[in-house]
Amino acid sequence: MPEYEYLSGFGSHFSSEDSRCPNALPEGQNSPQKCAYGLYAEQLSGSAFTAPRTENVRSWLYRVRPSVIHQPFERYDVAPYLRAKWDEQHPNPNQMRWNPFDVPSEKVDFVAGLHTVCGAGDTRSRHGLAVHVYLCNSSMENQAMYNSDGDFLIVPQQGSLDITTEFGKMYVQPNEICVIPQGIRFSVAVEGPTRGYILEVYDGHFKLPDLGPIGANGLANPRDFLTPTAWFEDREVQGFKMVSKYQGALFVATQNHSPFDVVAWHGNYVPYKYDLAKFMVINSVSFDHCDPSIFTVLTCPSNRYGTAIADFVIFPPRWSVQEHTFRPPYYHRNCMSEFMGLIFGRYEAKEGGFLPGGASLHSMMTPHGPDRKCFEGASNAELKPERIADGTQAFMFESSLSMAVTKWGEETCQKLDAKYYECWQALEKKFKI
Ligand SMILES: O=C(O)Cc1cc(O)ccc1O
Ligand SMILES: [Fe+2]
Repeated sequence: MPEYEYLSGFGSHFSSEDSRCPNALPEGQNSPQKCAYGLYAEQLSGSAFTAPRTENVRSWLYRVRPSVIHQPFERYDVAPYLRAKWDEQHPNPNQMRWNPFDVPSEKVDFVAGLHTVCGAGDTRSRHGLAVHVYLCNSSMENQAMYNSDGDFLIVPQQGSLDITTEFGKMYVQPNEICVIPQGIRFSVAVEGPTRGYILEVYDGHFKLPDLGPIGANGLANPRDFLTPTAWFEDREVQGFKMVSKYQGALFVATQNHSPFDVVAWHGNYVPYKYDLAKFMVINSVSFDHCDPSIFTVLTCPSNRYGTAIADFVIFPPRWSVQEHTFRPPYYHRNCMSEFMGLIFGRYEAKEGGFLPGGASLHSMMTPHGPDRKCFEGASNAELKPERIADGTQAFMFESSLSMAVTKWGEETCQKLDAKYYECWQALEKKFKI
């Protein structure tokens, strides 16, 4: 495992220089007439120039060449199942569950391995989200990508991601996540079969949720978020491919140098990773089942107060101690869409069928909850303090938008479990007067 150095903090104003070039960062200003070492200054804006301070994010990059030195973009149709349009299938409100998605045996890299499962909204008006899975087995060589449409929250499930970004390198293993905000260039190296999930949001950036009465500490603590430190290569290479996802389609522009030539940078618009094992779990210690919002790691808020474009929620290992309580998730119908995945282990509400590397989608107002086995077990269990979900990490992308499933998700992948609905059919009537 590579031992990269990171900067700790969420939303901080960081500064970083590659140690090979001390004092590369200008002091006291952003745009000196001439930068140290003959570097070019370039600003990367992640918010409107005029956004209020609480929302204003940008970074200054000091690089060997400005990003603008590239050939024109051309269409690059390497990912046939990447989508940003949501009308290719008839709407389907059914509970859906997918068996683990297959990693192909032929050579596929992270970009070509992007498959869209569901989503809503529109990249052009910058409102909405997409849920993708990546299924790949080879590294991006002399190739980088950036997403013009929004931010990627990446959840590795199988195989680690060795990610080179303009800000430096980060190594992301299963049970860690990373966020690559809009526009930041990155290249993914993998070893062997590699699979994971991506939550893409078009509206804005991920934030830590407010804590309200919880107080100043808890859930995902800011200092556990890690941002890369500056690393550069001054590498001339014929035909380096710069891939842009733009308005949902892929484009490529060639250039004759590596884009990872940022010698120093400063700012608050950065990629970062987070280890889910660091999440401080808060839950009921008296009775009843709390809503899963207590497990929110990151949220992308909408303009509607308290309502997210998407929350990233986990179901981490924890003690369960509630008295006179049905402890698993309750039966429910929700005005939000719930996409779930499983990194490892098994999920508390389902005794079988929901497997690592698979997924489920419970759409708006579609009823769901524990399967029969789980209901019977939990209704009769002795309510002693119990570790739940040890060796498990399930997660949910919960959205206030009504998501549509792609043709790949509903048909082509051939992973949809047509018998999912059966897991509830044997729930017995127990009513007695
Ligand atoms: O549907 C699910 O399994 C996710 C979920 C978990 C929970 O503890 C409460 C509500 C909820 O939607
Ligand atoms: Fe749910």
